Amino acid sequence: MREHRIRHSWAEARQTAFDAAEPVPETALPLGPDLCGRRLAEPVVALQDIPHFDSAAMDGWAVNGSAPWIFVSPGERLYPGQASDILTGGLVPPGAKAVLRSESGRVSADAEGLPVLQLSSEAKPGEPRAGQHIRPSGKEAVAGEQLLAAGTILNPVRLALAALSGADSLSVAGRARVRLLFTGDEVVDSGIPGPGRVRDVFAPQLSAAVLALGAEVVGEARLPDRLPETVAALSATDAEVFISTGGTGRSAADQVRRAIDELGADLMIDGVAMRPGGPVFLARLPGGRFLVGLPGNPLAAFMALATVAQPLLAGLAGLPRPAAIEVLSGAAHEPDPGRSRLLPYRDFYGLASPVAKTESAMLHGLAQAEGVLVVPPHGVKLGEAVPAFSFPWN
Ligand SMILES: Nc1nc2c(c(=O)[nH]1)N[C@H]1C(S)=C(S)[C@@H](COP(=O)(O)OP(=O)(O)OC[C@H]3O[C@@H](n4cnc5c(N)ncnc54)[C@H](O)[C@@H]3O)O[C@H]1N2
Ligand code: MOO
Repeated sequence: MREHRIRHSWAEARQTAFDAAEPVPETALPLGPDLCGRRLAEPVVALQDIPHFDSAAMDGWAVNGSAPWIFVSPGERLYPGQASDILTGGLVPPGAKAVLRSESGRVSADAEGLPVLQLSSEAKPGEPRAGQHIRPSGKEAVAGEQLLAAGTILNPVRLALAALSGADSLSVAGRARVRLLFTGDEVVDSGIPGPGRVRDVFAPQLSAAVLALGAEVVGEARLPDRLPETVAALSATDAEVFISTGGTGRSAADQVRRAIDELGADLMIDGVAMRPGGPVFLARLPGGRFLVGLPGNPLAAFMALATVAQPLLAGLAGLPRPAAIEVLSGAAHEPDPGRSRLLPYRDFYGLASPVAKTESAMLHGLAQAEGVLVVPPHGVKLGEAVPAFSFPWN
């Protein structure tokens, strides 16, 4: 392993992680609910007129001319004085001038006992008007017309429209495939842990967080604190990114850094000058795959996720670099030379006020927060503008 040991600043780390990523190529996927949230790489156009045939908007009769009408078989050409049965959505036969809805007509028998259609007492004056209750073909779109532009984020309505277009698959922007690796022999995944054990806070949510950050999880595994298993897990080739939790330190139990050495990976970010989350790293593994090492402390892990994983995943998805916002500080913060402090805050009357319970191993504060202040090493005065970020779920 090359020993860079350059601790990036918070802003440099975000830029470095973003710049490291080449967008994953676009891909054509079958039309289905899995595409919800994906970004169109190519426009969706109508493959034929929508609707593609003249259809009835009401149950009743297709008619030509004015009452009374005699009946012909459904689908046959209609001449003046003729009608045929039709249902909502049904194909309007040639020669039909209007659809008379069932409430406006009444079928009786003529002198020879043959059925004849008359206007009922419910018919409005002038009914049926020419074209009434006929949905003409091409009314919504003509063949070749763009229905959804490239770049549109797919949602249930847009997926429905894509189906209406006649498409069976859609071309969507690529996104990173991610494997999650959870370390820590002390971690239990259910129930109330005993002393020395901790309840896992990552497996219940990290794949949802990754999805919200524009990537998809293709596998997750719990790793024992042992080198061979860690190296083997990092050898999978079906993901662009691994995200590990815990084991970023250099203790005897921490195997992730040793695995990076063993695999000959390039450590691109080896710690960030921030607290919490400082031990986060970004490595490039052989074959161009990435490993983001999140610290095991829960709040530290979320801060590391926002600082390194979010820009990396955005870059791989071809999205812009996640923007930092500016908020006005609701408190003064003393200098802390050499590192930024990431402080979860809530807005109180236009001022960003740090919340309580935001130590590295805590989560309560972050769960109440609207965003996170990035207090620079030289500190902040009350009311001063300060960079901040929020998560997509805030
Ligand atoms: N001698 C030093 N010790 C530590 C340093 C240091 O610089 N020198 N840095 C501290 C900082 S800062 C952080 S952050 C943590 C980073 O720890 P690791 O990434 O090595 O993670 P672990 O040691 O495995 O665990 C730390 C902590 O997190 C808990 N944890 C781990 N996984 C989970 C999980 N899935 N769910 C809930 N909690 C988890 C674990 O039990 C530990 O309590 O290191 C400091 N130490
Ligand atoms: O990054 Mo550590 O978060 O300070 O405990």
